[in-house]
Amino acid sequence: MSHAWGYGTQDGPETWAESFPVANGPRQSPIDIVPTQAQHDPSLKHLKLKYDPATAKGILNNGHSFQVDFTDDDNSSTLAGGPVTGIYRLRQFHFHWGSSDDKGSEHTVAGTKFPCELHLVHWNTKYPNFGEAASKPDGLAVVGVFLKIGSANPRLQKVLDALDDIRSKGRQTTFSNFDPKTLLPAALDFWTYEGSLTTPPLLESVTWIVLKDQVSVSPAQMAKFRSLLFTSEGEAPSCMVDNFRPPQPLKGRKVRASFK
Ligand SMILES: NS(=O)(=O)c1ccc2oc(=S)[nH]c2c1
Ligand SMILES: [Zn+2]
Repeated sequence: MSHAWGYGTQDGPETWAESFPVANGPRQSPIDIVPTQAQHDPSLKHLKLKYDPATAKGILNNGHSFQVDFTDDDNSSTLAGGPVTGIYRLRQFHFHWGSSDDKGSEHTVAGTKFPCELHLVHWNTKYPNFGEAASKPDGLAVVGVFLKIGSANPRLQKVLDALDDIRSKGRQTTFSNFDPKTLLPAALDFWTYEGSLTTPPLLESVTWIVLKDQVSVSPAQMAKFRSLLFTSEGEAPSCMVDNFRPPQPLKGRKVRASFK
């Protein structure tokens, strides 16, 4: 039976535990990151991100967000170093955003919400594929990047220009020759902790790597995100906004910092 979940009052984060009891588990995401509580870990390595633009495949409105998918049948686009052991392959990236600029991110920083958060999703190549990896405690590594309101970000534009073709749930189109590294800030300082998917099935398989530095997004660019629909063609249209889960209990977890 497909589990219909969403971000509304009837199907939103407060209801997810009914179908996905792990929602109340010990390592749920997102969390509020409190910098003064994070311990600098000098043993953390630099993040090693190697992305081949040729692996970009398509862009899809999945009814919860939109995602850019990558071919992941070899190690052309990978993450290594940082808090992880081994090589993780890039699978997709997607965003979470608000209906207004005062909310939208999933992680928060000392209670501060950002208007948008980018997630780059990678899976551990010690497992045969994404689906297998997603069920293992060390299966996934997601890089989170906060977007803050400022000048228009030219690096976002190719992604935002594609949204006109995927306005409704289920729409997809080709999306090629794109390097997601262009979406990242110059410095790759990060916080890291052990967590979960932030959407159902909420699997506790994610090593989170949340970058300290943000990238800009303009109000007009935010309006493009908000032009998407949660709904399929032919349904009463519902704007795709506020597709974020609020911070979850830390339950004793430690957040480490790669920087002083
Ligand atoms: N929002 S997120 O935690 O990065 C994330 C990443 C990958 C996912 O695959 C499914 S299914 N749900 C997911 C949520
Ligand atoms: Zn996400």
